[in-house]
Amino acid sequence: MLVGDSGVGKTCLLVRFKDRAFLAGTFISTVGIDFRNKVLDVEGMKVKLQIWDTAGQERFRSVTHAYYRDAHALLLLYDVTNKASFDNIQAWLTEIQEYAQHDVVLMLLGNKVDSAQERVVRREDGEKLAKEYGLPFMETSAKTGINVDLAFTAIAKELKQRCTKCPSEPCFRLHDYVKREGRGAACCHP
Ligand SMILES: Nc1nc2c(ncn2[C@@H]2O[C@H](COP(=O)(O)OP(=O)(O)OP(=O)(O)O)[C@@H](O)[C@H]2O)c(=O)[nH]1
Repeated sequence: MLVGDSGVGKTCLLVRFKDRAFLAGTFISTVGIDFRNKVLDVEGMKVKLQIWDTAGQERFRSVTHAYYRDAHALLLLYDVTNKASFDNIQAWLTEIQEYAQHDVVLMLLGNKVDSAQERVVRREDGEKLAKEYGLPFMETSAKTGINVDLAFTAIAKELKQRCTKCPSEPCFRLHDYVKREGRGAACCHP
């Protein structure tokens, strides 16, 4: 699940990863929540990521809260050209602590590094914050694609690793889901 302030580039990051394209120009804010699937080959295993793109706007917060609980991983974004989006990371972490699973895979991303002239958040500041909270950290650009595949692949690898330790989380949660929903979802462990 992609979270962070409105305008940090969550949708663009997902579009870059999924379609290798960049949505330049007009900014169309996400309404509520949306998702896209992408299958990755991780160390010989196919990992299907269902990636949820959330609206950063405050008025949709109650909608997105409902989705945290079932998220296996969260990519928390700020915009390196927007100091407020960086300052709000702490508030996002509080929200994550309140609504997400305690062991959710979490990564901090500073997006829009292509905009060097407009940068107001230094790389070191991002690194320091990530270190403070024990989070992996990367700087990305949905515009150029830098580190985008790397970030999603790192998440997929971590999820795969957890999964192969079945019946630990998140497979365990998947079993719960199958039980609850009665659908044809299967544990990824053979
Ligand atoms: N230069 C630059 N612009 C970007 C980048 N990523 C996104 N943008 C621009 O930032 C604006 C917002 O991008 P979105 O992806 O729609 O932002 P969002 O976080 O999904 O916003 P909400 O849906 O409101 O939560 C758009 O005008 C994008 O073109 C990037 O890596 N570099």
